[in-house]
Amino acid sequence: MRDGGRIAGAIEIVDAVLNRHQPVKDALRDWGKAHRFAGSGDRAWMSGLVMDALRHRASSRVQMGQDTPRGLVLGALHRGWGLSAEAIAERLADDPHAPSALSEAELAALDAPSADLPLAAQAEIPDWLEPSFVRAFGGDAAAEGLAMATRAPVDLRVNTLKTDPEKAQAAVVAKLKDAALSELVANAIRIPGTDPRAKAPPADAIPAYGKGWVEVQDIGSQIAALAAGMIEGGQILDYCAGAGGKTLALAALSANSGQVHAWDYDWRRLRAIWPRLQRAGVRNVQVHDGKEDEALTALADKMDVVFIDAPCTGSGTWRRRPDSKWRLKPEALERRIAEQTEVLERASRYVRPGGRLVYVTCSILPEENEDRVAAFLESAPDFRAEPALGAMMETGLLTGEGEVQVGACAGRFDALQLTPARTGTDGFYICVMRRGEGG
Ligand SMILES: C[S@@+](CC[C@H](N)C(=O)[O-])C[C@H]1O[C@@H](n2cnc3c(N)ncnc32)[C@H](O)[C@@H]1O
Repeated sequence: MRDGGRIAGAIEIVDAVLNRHQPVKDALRDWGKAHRFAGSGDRAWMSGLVMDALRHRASSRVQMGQDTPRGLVLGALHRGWGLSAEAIAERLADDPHAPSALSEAELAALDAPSADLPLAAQAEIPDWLEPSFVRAFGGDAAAEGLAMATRAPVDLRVNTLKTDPEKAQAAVVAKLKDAALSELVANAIRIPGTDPRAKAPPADAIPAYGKGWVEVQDIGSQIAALAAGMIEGGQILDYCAGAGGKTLALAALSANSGQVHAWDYDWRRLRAIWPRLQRAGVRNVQVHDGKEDEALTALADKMDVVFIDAPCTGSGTWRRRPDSKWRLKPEALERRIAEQTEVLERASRYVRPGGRLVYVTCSILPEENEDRVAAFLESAPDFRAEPALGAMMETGLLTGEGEVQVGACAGRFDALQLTPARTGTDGFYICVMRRGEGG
């Protein structure tokens, strides 16, 4: 395919996402099925363009003066991929499968000097979230939002139950040559974000993945798991275990000793956990897939650490799922807040006196983070916040640079707010609380 036809395809896919509310993955797959002549290189190119059109929607609609799939794709080619109006016009003229030629108005919009954008457009976020962003980041709101509109790298966690970082890195590099050990965490590997036009590195297809030496996990998520602290031999409850990403990291942290209890209120979400536990060689996880009262009663007041990977808006993962940025509505945020309030209250019952409660979201919105912690601490006077960085340092897995960068993310309650701009990771909020000995 030539670029004109690919641009036409990208416009159709953005239309399916925004106007027919299809998830990006499904829209890309359906388009591929209906256009079998498109090769994998074509599909990767279009996928990159679709994702960038969604990432840069807010600024493109100001620049292009339209919020149409066509306007967003043209905006992404210009603002994201650096093509001039002439270069875009050439690609459209060059291919009978291309969309119609640029209109006078589009040419003028593309040629206009970069508009003086309102803050929400500079930050590439929906208007209604601007106050939350300003609350979270003050004068850095635009830069933080913009960093969330970039392409994310692929990160791997070395599974120390099966191998060590050097051996794993050598095995990964043999297949993915750019892979390098993380500067922040001792057992993390990063495969840098590649050209948006290229295919994402197939990390889950390499032999090291098949052997359970590595897991695909954002480094922010890996850092969040470290907040459980030194847990070897301990009793841990992963209260929102879902597909088990954190469970696996906690099992590795505990070196297969003690016990990690994995539970999720929606047992269907635990489906993926079984093969993952097996592949990773985990032996100390007990999955509880019953109703809470039946499954967890015996654990009340007994856990050394209760880990809450709370249901949230996922605003910290917009680099990977830019469509969710536009699907998020105030009502959904309200629902997540209600769930978070409930989860904190319920999960805290399992912490033993003197034990730890770790509250994590993959969100950057203060409403889901420090506001929830503030409300919880007010309702539960036997808990107090303690520095999340301190708990992480117990594991010995943060590097010197990791300690500096992660430590710089500390805020109210000594909790940490990681972001793409600050730590080059997804956005994660991590708060550690301790239950009083007499509590
Ligand atoms: C962020 S996901 C967990 C991801 C998982 N820990 C991982 O690393 O793969 C949040 C989970 O919380 C669960 N959840 C939502 N509301 C809940 C509630 N009221 N009580 C317990 N779990 C809940 C959801 O089913 C979902 O699996």
